[in-house]
Amino acid sequence: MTQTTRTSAGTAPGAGPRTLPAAASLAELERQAAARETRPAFGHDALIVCDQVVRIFTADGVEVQALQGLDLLVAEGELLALVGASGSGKSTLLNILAGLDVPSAGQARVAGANLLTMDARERLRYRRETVGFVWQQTARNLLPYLTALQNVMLPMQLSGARTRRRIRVERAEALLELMGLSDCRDRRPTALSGGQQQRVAIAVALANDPSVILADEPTGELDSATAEQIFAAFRTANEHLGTTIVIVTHDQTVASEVRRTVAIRDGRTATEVLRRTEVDEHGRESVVAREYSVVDRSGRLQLPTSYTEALSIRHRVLLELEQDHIGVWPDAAEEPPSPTGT
Ligand SMILES: Nc1ncnc2c1ncn2[C@@H]1O[C@H](COP(=O)(O)OP(=O)(O)OP(=O)(O)O)[C@@H](O)[C@H]1O
Repeated sequence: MTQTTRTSAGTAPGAGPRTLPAAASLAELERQAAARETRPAFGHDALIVCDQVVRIFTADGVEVQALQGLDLLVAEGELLALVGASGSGKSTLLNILAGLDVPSAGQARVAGANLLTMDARERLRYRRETVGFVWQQTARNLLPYLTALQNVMLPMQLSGARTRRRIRVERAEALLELMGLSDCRDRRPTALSGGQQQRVAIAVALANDPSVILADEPTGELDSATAEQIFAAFRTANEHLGTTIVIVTHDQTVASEVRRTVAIRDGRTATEVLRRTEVDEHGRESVVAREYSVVDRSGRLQLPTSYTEALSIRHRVLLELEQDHIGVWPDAAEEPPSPTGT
């Protein structure tokens, strides 16, 4: 028989003062404290860790909470898209991960670098060596008076690693070849199409072999066929070099281009779409996409607006714990709002 416990959201079933068994209490408390101390930190094995990140802006005396306790873990080698409506906080998060901005509270780490406590020198090094960028505006990615090859070599020259010129040329050529642009090596950006310019920009971002590439609307100025080529170029970089890639985009169709798409809503991660290859009983492979709601570390869950609207859920829901799932019901006792507001 199924064990069912009905409770309103936020209230533990049978909540009230709990007493510990007297004899075991001290030993049990010590055991729990020891277990907490040895428990690995949140996201200890992730490459990108955002732990309850808050970013508050103040403009004309008004506070805007652009990020409201955002949690995000990205494993090494992932290719991930961040989507969300305008104003949801995507660019704010990307600027923090890029080392261009600092959170107001929370924790943010990328490849071991603590983004809150880095000093100016560490920040410069982080931006030169740990992360690579691809921006929407091609003019921001490439210097117009340098050829494609020279653009890709520039970050290596600036890194201060004193690599020999021949090695730099070879690496830049290899990256242009990986992007399918060998025949463009001696052309300046004005002699390249928008899509070719963005692929050179990906090669530039890869020049110093960063741990992560951050891309902000990299297909925003391109038509959909060219945008597909750019996503394919990111996939190539991800698969051949193992570089972790985070792409911020408005484009909801990106979900069909990457394995994991994280949606941000009101400054928090809200849902994720995961694409997996599944094999049926006849051995046939198919790619299946499933949407999940994110549960944060405090157990908070954002219900999709379309669901809450469909069931007129406003303030409260009833939760029902079953053996393998939780049921969520609208509170039938909740009065609909009076049209006069009285
Ligand atoms: N420098 C700033 N000063 C004040 N408010 C800011 C600043 N930067 C962002 N905001 C506010 O923070 C919120 C999140 O902005 P953000 O640019 O991160 O959203 P976004 O999801 O990237 O939007 P878009 O897709 O339109 O670029 C918005 O309400 C925005 O107005």
